[in-house]
Amino acid sequence: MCSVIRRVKPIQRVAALSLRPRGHTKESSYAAAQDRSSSPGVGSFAAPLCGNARSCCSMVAKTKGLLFRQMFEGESCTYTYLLADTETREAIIIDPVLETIDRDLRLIQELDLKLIVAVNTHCHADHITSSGLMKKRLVGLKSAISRFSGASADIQLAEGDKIKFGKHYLTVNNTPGHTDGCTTLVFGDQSMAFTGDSLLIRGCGRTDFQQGCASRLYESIHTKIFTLPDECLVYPAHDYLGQTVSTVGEERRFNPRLTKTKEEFVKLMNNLNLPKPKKIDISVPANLVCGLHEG
Ligand SMILES: N[C@@H](CCC(=O)N[C@@H](CSS)C(=O)NCC(=O)O)C(=O)O
Repeated sequence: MCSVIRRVKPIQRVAALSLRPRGHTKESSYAAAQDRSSSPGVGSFAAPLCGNARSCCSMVAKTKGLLFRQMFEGESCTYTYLLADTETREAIIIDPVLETIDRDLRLIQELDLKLIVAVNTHCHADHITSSGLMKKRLVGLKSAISRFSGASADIQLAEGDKIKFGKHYLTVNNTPGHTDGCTTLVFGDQSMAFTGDSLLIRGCGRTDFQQGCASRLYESIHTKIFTLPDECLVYPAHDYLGQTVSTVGEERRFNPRLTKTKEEFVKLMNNLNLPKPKKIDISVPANLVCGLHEG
């Protein structure tokens, strides 16, 4: 079992911050929400996100000694999460996006954090990760991804591994189905789960490319996520409707896809007929090398 051992005060310097955060654009979020609300099995009652995503957050983690931030990238509708120990200042980042690297590094610098791990929940198809570029800018930073993802990274994660930062940690749960290398990262006390694209709010990751398998995804969610406590907060990698957080109990009761039988779920997922993510042909090869594809 691998574990990310606490390192002694790594010296980090944020290099060349150009401070040009990309905003959440009305056009991109609306188009994405349109994609999503036209998907069978996904509730279409919620209004698409057209304003400030930060104003929508109604539930947040409140663990003592934990700094927690949910950040949004508007073009791919991706959530990036920053977690840190408020005493040691050790931090990890989950699913960082290339377009928002300057925003993220600026925050890390302003909050005086020592970023020790950049972890991707899987090899994303819709955007390029910033984990490789972050490693070039931050001394001591390590990248991490599931060993089943086929992607290169400093830390090849396996089931049960613990990613430690100060006195906190995330446990790696393999939740394949959207891709082979999908993981759900569960905070130590099971108060939060970062579900990547496995479980979305009232939805789930598609299963029509990158080793996708609907029956595997159904099993993963039911055995690895729906077995967590009802109150466990669910933080997904994407949302196309402005939703920011859910709970395991809520998803178990109200998720329109996962409340179906396995047979119904498989049929539904195999007939979604969604358009391919616009950036899939550049994102997948780039993310197999931590986002540093030169081609
Ligand atoms: N419009 C987006 C892609 C939207 C999409 O396919 N999202 C994925 C997760 S990113 S690979 C997904 O699994 N969606 C599930 C669903 O039911 O919509 C783009 O072009 O990038």
